[in-house]
Amino acid sequence: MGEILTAAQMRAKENKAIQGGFAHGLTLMERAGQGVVDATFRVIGEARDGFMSAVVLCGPGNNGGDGFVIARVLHEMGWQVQVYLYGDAGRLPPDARTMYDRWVAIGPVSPIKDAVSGQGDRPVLLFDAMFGIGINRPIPAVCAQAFEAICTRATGPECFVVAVDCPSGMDVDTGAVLVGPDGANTLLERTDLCVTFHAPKLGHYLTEVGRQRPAVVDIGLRPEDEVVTQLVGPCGGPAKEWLQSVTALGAGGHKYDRGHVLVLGGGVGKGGAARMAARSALRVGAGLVTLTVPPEAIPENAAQLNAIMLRPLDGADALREMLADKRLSSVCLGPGLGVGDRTRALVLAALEETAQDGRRVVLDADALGSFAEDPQALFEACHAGVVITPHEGEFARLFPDLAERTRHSDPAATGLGKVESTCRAAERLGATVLLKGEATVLADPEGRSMIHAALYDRAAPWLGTAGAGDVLAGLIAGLSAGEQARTHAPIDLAGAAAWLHVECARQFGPGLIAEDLPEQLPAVFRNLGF
Ligand SMILES: NC(=O)C1=CN([C@@H]2O[C@H](COP(=O)(O)OP(=O)(O)OC[C@H]3O[C@@H](n4cnc5c(N)ncnc54)[C@H](OP(=O)(O)O)[C@@H]3O)[C@@H](O)[C@H]2O)[C@@H](O)CC1
Ligand SMILES: Nc1ncnc2c1ncn2[C@@H]1O[C@H](COP(=O)(O)OP(=O)(O)O)[C@@H](O)[C@H]1O
Ligand SMILES: [K+]
Repeated sequence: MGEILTAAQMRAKENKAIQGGFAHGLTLMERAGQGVVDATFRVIGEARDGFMSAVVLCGPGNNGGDGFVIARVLHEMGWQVQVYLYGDAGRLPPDARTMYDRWVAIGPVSPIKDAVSGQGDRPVLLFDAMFGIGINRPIPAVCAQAFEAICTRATGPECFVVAVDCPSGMDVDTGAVLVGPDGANTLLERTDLCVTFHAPKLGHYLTEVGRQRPAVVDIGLRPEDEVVTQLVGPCGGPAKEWLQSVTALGAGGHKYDRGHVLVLGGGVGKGGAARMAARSALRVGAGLVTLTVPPEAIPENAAQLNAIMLRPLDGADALREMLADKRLSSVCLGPGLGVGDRTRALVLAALEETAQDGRRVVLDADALGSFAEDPQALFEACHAGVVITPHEGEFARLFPDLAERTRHSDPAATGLGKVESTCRAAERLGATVLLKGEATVLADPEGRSMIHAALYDRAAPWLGTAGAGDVLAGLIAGLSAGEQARTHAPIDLAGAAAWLHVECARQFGPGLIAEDLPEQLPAVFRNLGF
């Protein structure tokens, strides 16, 4: 997994490099500007014949400094470059000012308002170097207007838009775009390529910022082992090795080595969700799976199940007795279980019985919904082996204060993004939280956090289908059951499950329904080489 940074973490790295004396700010900026140009040509190929015109929009901070470097590099390559500046050159920070001076020795700089008229030909390349990680309020209307006017100039070829570090106006910690009251910000939608420095920032994987993954330029900062957010997926090696290191996938052994998952199911006519969770747990590698349901739901389930075992369950006391068998190594509660007192009692019993012995528990759907009135009871009962898998609505019912602060589109006013709110929730719960969505965010009480983004080349919008969440809960429970799971933090197993979940959806393709997900696992494993 690769690291992803907040703006503050990136600043700290830059400051450490500069103050530690192993990099000069100007050197970093030169590498940044050169890196943006290199990354751009890697994507668009060589210059389009006859049209070698670029516009660079520069802002009042160091992002603008990168813009002046870009202008100079392109000029040296023979491009015609127009540069517009928002703000006063006399007030640029020192490194950006130096880069400004180096550019004005070559070509002019116009005030940004001059670009608003829409006069002139559309350039082949447009660089947005107005605001980077230093944005702290919605961008000035004139900046958004100039950008839009250049993109929509009447004549010229299609323009390729490159965002330097991030589309201007994006809060890189939250992925939210800060839009002023007096204008729509179209920068995000129009951006073709985002080029960032050293490592992606959280927002790059919470929101799509371009038509492909952001390019990352190495500007020569040292990697450090401080705690940062990780991007779920293989890093630097094949997915097979990563999954083998995190899970028991591909390992042989006795079925009991691969663990026994207990899935609790709902009453008559409500059993589909738990059956899908159970099947997913079995397919992902659990040695055995037992589904336990109210006695009256036994006939319905018996008619549906073969490899999955079935047991009747009266209530919380019966569950305690069942869990006295320690071979039941992970438990999944929630899908189709029903919201109410019975489910609350079952959840509390499962948490109590597993609290001391490190067994893993996955709580989803109704297991969470049953605590909407009294989340504190759930927080007190949770332990370090628990993973909860809320969608945004379930998250909001358990953590209304955090959700309220995340919903605002202006994070400058509220300060909480999806990653930070998930981290706070995990801390409050003392357990791992997986907050579902197109960008799935995971956090654990040790302070670790991850993003799994079904974006860019991993987009799978057809995964948003009824029951997909039940499958994910089963996958986590299945991966958490084996002997090997005890040596892995729940967050690593949940992250691997989220990756497999999306991988199944992508390999199946559109038309997917939730039942297809576990059935796709054998092909996913085969393709991985297991
Ligand atoms: N440090 C390094 O060595 C390297 C840095 N690098 C580059 O630097 C970028 C970060 O630079 P940065 O910190 O100067 O922030 P940046 O995003 O340019 O904006 C800050 C300026 O904007 C202003 N401002 C903010 N919001 C505003 C608004 N809505 N409307 C109007 N003004 C607003 C704010 O002014 P103030 O808030 O003080 O009024 C300030 O003047 C980073 O993204 C990367 O591209 C790379 O070269 C690698 C090496
Ligand atoms: N646009 C999307 N792209 C990728 N995955 C998505 C998208 N929308 C939803 N998902 C995933 O689909 C699942 C939906 O789960 P959930 O909301 O619990 O639905 P259900 O209760 O129907 O199972 C989650 O794993 C979520 O991450
Ligand atoms: K920018």
